[in-house]
Amino acid sequence: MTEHLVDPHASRDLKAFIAGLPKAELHVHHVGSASPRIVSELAARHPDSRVPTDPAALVDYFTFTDFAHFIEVYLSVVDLIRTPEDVRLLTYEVARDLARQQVRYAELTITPFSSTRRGIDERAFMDAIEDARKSAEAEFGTVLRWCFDIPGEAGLESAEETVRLATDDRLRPEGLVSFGLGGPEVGVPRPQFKPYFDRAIAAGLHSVPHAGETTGPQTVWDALTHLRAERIGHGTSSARDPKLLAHLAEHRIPLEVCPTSNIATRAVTTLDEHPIKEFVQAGVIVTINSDDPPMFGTDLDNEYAVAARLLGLDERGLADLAKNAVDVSFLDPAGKAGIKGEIDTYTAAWLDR
Ligand SMILES: Nc1ncnc2c1ncn2[C@@H]1O[C@H](CCC(=O)c2cccc(C(=O)O)c2)[C@@H](O)[C@H]1O
Ligand SMILES: [Zn+2]
Repeated sequence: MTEHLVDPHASRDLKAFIAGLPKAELHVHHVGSASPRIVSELAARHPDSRVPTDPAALVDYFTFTDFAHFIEVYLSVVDLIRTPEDVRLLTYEVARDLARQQVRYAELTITPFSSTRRGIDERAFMDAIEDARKSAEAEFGTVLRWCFDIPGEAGLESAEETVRLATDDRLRPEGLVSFGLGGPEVGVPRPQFKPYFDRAIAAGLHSVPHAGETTGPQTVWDALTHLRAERIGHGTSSARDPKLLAHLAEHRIPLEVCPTSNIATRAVTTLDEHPIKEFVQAGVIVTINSDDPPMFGTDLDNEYAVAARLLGLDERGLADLAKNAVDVSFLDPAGKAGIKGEIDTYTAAWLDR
């Protein structure tokens, strides 16, 4: 793993606290969460792939020069997912990794277009992710829900396919709760996707597009006004527009912050320059997420350690961050109350020890 994984500034105790803290993760990608072991196993199955089969060589392979390079590497991993069994295995193993970090609930972003266009049967794809979701809940106790996202650079054809898969009652998976928009933002204006988000929202899905990751505040405004975003993926450039920060705070629209991702994709230069502190000072709700953890040499626990350092948090502050994510998730109220109760019980016991 790379230098990102261990945050040298986090005290040993806080890291121990984080490791046991029940968490929810709202911004984490399906393929992007494939562990080095899974990726190398799949690469070995497909010798034609340029993805290294050696986990150690993957570390260099997962070092990106810019966002476009990240997308290029990301798609080479997408190419490894070729059968419904690959999909099931990947999903189940991602759930195992989440459970290891005490993640009780996760909204996993899946890009079905990228798999169906590569020949995976759509019905078999849905069955594979649902099978893994039910197994993970039964065996790990981790509740998974799905966000289907449009790979924006693939254009309106991918938007049409994604919203069809998300709203056709014969295909739509039981675990689907939200609808997103990912991929490069440069040259991919958000307003064109309004008709597709309107259809997804009309079908009862929540809107959670990426915006402001590699482009300016206007992309976040567009996601809010045209796509009716309930949460914003990253929203990093919002810090450049005080009116936008005030709007996000006033209307309680959370930012799904992924600190190390922003460094690894060069969206932000250094962690110390990350705008998360400005978000909190402006009263914006922030949640902490890992985005594509193995590709960014991190995991959710490390992202909480990074947040503790950047925001100067103690155990209670970290527990509040974890409860933020539960509060703004799309889990049912009883499920939310259960996880928040676990967080409070754990934190109280930790502080009384
Ligand atoms: N930090 C991130 N920021 C943004 N997105 C992120 C991030 N992490 C992961 N993703 C995922 O990357 C994919 C990108 C896929 C893509 O761009 C593309 C372009 C052209 C064709 C095709 C295809 O499949 O034919 C796909 C998205 O689906 C998204 O879910
Ligand atoms: Zn993302």
